[in-house]
Amino acid sequence: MTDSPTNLDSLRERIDSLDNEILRLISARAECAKQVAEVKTKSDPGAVFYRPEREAQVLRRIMELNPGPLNSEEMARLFREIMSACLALEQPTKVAYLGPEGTFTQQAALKHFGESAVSMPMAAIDEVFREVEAGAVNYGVVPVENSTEGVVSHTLDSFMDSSIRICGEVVLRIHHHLLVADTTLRDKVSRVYSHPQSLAQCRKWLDAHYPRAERVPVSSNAEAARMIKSEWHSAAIAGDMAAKLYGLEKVAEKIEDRPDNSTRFLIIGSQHVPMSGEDKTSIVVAMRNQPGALHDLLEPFHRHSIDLTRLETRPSRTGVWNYVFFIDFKGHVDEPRVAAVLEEVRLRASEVKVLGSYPVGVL
Ligand SMILES: C=C(O[C@@H]1C=C(C(=O)O)C=C[C@H]1O)C(=O)O
Repeated sequence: MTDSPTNLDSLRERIDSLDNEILRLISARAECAKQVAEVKTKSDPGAVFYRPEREAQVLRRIMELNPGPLNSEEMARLFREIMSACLALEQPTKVAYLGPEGTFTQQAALKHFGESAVSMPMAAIDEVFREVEAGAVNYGVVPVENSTEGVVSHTLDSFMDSSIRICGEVVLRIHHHLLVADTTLRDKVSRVYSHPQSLAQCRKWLDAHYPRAERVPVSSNAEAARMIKSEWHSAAIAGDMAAKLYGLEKVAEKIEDRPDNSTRFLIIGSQHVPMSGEDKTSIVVAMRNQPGALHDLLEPFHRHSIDLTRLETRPSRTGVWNYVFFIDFKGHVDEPRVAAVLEEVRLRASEVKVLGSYPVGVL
């Protein structure tokens, strides 16, 4: 094929007519979503419009059917935005996240709910929990574990005294950059600001490139990015969103010590999410302080061939709960084999709380 003007013209004509078709189809889809809203409201005036299990199924189906040349993740991202816009027609979704603006948690919220959701930054993890509990927002997004640094204990602790449920998860690849402002004297950097987890995730890189710079932990990467605007000798470690938000320049890109560095975030809300076909369940279990307690707890999972994906121990904050275990496993509470395991665990534990069953993160 040559790049002759006629050829280009006819290709553009074809693109125009395909766009007409896409436009017609997206509009027809949006009409359907509006009708879904009517059906939902008719059968239940307090209906929940956002259906995580249905959205996961839509995305998985698109990825499976995708013929290329776009890769499946790219295609799913496009459909993510179409669904987000359709859902906003039914009801705008309000989402609180651990702020400030420009954090990875905001990026995770957008990745999960799409750009049509209304996202609101909160100053602390427990504030996100409180907003959801009070019904001021529909959902919350909080970080829960990082592949390099481990668990975000504050999030786990917040579940202990809350009735909030987990409605979903989203995993984000975390890329850190060393950022400076246009006023920064780059060869005089004596201080590097970032969130403690980010400083830890870039420890080796900092040792090699800025061994003498003081590492200053602050409340978030976005806060670090904001602070260096007024300090000529300071740099920040943060991600793309913060760099863009504060107009900073990247001195070095992707400086995280591990290339597979990723963070898992939880979507919290108050609804029970039905099965999507590929689900996870999170529970918190209190055991009496006696020998073999952990073995007793895990044995039923092994016997029923249920895959544990995470096990976390937290010190109990009340005298009654000696050991508290956070357990994630594959499966949904509405599956009989999961119900059977939970029944057995209840007999062995002093307290069991199901935090929720939810679709395994798609994107
Ligand atoms: C249309 C629906 O409502 C919402 C929008 C969806 C969509 O656009 O595909 C999917 C699930 C819901 O979050 C539905 O429940 O089917």
